[in-house]
Amino acid sequence: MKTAVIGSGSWGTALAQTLQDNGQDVIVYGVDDREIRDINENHKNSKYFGDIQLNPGLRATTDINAVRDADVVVLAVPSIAIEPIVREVDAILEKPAVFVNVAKGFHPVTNERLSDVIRHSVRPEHLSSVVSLIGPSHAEEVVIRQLTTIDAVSQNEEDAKLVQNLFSNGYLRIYTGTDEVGSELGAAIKNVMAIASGILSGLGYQDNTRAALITRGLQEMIRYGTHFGGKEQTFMGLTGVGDLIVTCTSPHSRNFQAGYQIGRENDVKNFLENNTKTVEGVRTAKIVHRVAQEEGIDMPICEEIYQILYEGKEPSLCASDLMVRQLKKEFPDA
Ligand SMILES: NC(=O)C1=CN([C@@H]2O[C@H](COP(=O)(O)OP(=O)(O)OC[C@H]3O[C@@H](n4cnc5c(N)ncnc54)[C@H](OP(=O)(O)O)[C@@H]3O)[C@@H](O)[C@H]2O)C=CC1
Ligand SMILES: O=C(CO)COP(=O)(O)O
Repeated sequence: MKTAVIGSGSWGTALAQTLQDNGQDVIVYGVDDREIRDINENHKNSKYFGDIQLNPGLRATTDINAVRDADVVVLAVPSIAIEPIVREVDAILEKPAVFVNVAKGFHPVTNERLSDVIRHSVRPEHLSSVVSLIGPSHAEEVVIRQLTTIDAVSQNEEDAKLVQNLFSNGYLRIYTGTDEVGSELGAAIKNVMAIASGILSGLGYQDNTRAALITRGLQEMIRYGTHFGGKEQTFMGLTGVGDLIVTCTSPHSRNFQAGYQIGRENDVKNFLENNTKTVEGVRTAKIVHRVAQEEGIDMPICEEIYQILYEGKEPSLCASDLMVRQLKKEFPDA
């Protein structure tokens, strides 16, 4: 069984190394020649992981034709690139493949969940099924083989198990699930909460505030996810509260880092003008804002993050406005 990992960034590299560790036939496809040579010649991906040595057997290429005969295609590119890369892969595939999505976000124009994007972009004769492999997992820790648990979620239970078997080992434990809606919505919206958590830290707020954010943020994720048919129980698992905790509390999280900078500077301008990293929560905040308004879903934290990112609202004002808002809601006469 051959697996092609599309994307030689941090998560693609860490997941491909896991497959290599497992003795699987795996190739990484990437667009950055320096990254590819670094993996093949130095057994490193210095841009993301500094001096960390990768499994020396891991191979990478800039030739998309390497994907032609893959049985499993892992999509490890930002959500904005999912549709174009899936169409490129579809054009050259020789047989049906299991598409594994690991990105956390939505289609930038249609707002679709990424499993739907894949289903709508691959011709039926090239698509066995779609599996989302998501959960609390910073690439920086998986690449050094820290103990990690994530979910393989699919409408096709058999292929979720196939992905579970491919990736599972002594440091990566994979659970399977079928609630695609709840899992993907949780994993996407937690990025907005991680930006919020970073902002609060940057503003100087500490543990009490972060606990409040995580708890109330989870409620928003549940409200949004169940509105679209996700199961409440899913949000108590790895793709919900698990992923929310890891990104809201970890300095590895680029969403948290983005928020931290915005909070420290009490302004968003500098971040928006200079950021070059993958910060999925920025676009997700805009999509959640629009959809929540259309559908009448109460998302106060997401709304304040939208106001900061897109309407120039001062971050410190958002934090205090949220507190007053909650008081008014709980005690209307106060
Ligand atoms: N990093 C992590 O710990 C985790 C990330 N994720 C999710 O995985 C997704 C990918 O993130 P991550 O790996 O961190 O991002 P990175 O920014 O680390 O890497 C993204 C990679 O995708 C490449 N890329 C972009 N567009 C294309 C394209 N059209 N074809 C091929 N390659 C492309 C980039 O190349 P270039 O730099 O040349 O543009 C880069 O190598 C995100 O949705 C993220 O939320 C999920 C769990 C953990
Ligand atoms: O999703 C992640 C960990 O589960 C990675 O988070 P960041 O994209 O914020 O780095």
